[in-house]
Amino acid sequence: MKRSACLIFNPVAGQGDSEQELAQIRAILEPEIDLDIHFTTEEISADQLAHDAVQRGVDAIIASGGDGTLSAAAAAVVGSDIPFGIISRGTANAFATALGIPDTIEGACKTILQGGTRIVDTATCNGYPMVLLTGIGFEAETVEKADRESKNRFGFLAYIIAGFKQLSELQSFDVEIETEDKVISTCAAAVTVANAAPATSVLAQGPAGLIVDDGLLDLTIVAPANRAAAIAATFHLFQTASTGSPAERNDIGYLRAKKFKITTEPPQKVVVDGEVLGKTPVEIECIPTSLKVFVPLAQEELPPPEKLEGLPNLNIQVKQTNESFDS
Ligand SMILES: Nc1ncnc2c1ncn2[C@@H]1O[C@H](COP(=O)(O)OP(=O)(O)OP(=O)(O)O)[C@@H](O)[C@H]1O
Repeated sequence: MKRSACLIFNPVAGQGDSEQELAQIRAILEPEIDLDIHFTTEEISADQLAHDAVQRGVDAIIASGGDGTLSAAAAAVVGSDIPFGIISRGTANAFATALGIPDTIEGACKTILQGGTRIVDTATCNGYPMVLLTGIGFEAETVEKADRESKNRFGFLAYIIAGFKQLSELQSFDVEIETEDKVISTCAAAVTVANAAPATSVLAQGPAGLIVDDGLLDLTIVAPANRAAAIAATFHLFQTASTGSPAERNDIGYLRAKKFKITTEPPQKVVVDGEVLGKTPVEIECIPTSLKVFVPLAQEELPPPEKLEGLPNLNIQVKQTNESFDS
């Protein structure tokens, strides 16, 4: 029997010809899958369409658009056991890259046709769904600076240009990070908590090679003393991300936990999966094995390491084993 799926399609995502892109998707998928196609509009979000599809109990949900569309649809599918397919047509395509899914239409459609799935972790940040990462400080400012006009003109480069603009206004802040077993205080220019992150999300790359189904979140602290150190640290993270080896600078630290409580002084902007979502404090919690995604068949991964030594004004208090998280 032919498979069926709900396809949620953002007709204005990316810089391509969306009619042609939809025709290509249909040409590849429809011989094997009956597609029930729903378009997002300014009023009807991917989140709402995905939520309705979950309610109808469809066999599979496929989302096609930029990271905004994919994250919103994924958030509605979390916890449902309905397999989720990703066809990226955006600027950065962080979502697909982070999950190891091809970011071409052809590659993404073939991944869905193959039918291989993986159940990955997701998370919540202050109760809001998070599939990829939460950025505090530097990243939040960068996302705000990479506006629509700049993305249309420069594509992914818009984020890099915004990053350099932001570097010139580098501001450090005091941060306290509480996990199940530690309270860490230091100062930082950026704190990033990632469930999954593409190599291009450099500020999440302290440990490099994040694992999306280990039940844990990876936090990276970047604490450069000045602008030159910020550039060197960013470059180092670019390199470590691309080689998959952990960062080795005193101004970069990283650790893993199921749950983080993060407070900053002064309060910092927070970006969850690319959307600016208020300010610190935040509580971020992993929801293990909560999203079933179509992926190419996975390779075995080793757990990423932890490192905090060398961070400025570092203080680590080890909690009693029976001390509760909230006490
Ligand atoms: N039919 C539509 N007309 C106008 N805007 C739409 C429509 N459908 C969705 N949107 C808007 O598109 C935005 C999401 O865009 P999305 O992230 O998918 O693409 P993008 O911005 O091109 O990608 P990227 O984030 O990679 O740059 C949402 O703000 C949503 O409101």
